[in-house]
Amino acid sequence: MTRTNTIIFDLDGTLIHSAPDLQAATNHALGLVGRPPLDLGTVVSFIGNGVEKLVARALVATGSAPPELQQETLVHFLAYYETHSVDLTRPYPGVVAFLEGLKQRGIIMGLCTNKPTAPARDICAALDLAGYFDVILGAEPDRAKKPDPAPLQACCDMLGVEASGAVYIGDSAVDHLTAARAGIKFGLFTEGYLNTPLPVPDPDLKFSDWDDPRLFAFCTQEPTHKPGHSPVN
Ligand SMILES: O=C(O)COP(=O)(O)O
Ligand SMILES: [Mg+2]
Repeated sequence: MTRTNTIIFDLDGTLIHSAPDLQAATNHALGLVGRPPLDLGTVVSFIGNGVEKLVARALVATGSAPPELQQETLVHFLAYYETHSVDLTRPYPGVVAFLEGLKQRGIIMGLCTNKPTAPARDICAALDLAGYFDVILGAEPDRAKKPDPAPLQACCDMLGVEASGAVYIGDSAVDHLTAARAGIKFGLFTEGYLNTPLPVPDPDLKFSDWDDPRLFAFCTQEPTHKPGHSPVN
């Protein structure tokens, strides 16, 4: 069996519940351009394709979204988010222990997110997650975003691994499609921000709990049963 030794993670809605701070930044920016605030569920439904799309969708939901207004609102959003990205944002329960378990097995880990690089790095540092990742790859103006496979491929290149030997863990149809296009196995965290139907075929694994032993087995290629015991089915 080929041993998988590289796991790449999505950030928003996968490792961290970041929507409340994204909502606050969105509503701050909307307020500055004379628009009403949006509730959390609506903002969650706009997450997944990067902050530009989040802002554009927020403007469409509250009126029109001409390009100059999108740019102005994005500037307001990013200025606020720069200093308010971890007011409410926290890792999901079990995430830190899970990352620690993989680290102790010497598994290489990377992060590939559509969030811009600067806040992605700031959040990982503030929440003590940065040390787990050899590469933190965020959105950059000159690089296509997920679901284009380019960022995930770039992450594999930076980690020095073949896509076929890696696993991507994410929360969205965008992530699933990205992994499929990059030829990377995919595990879906079902408690994040899954806003659109999943493409077929199904993810290699779906999980709702970071303590799920199937997830650890999926990432380590270790059996879920204890040595000396037969696995049930
Ligand atoms: O910025 C977004 O829209 C989503 O970010 P993610 O790729 O970490 O889920
Ligand atoms: Mg996500």
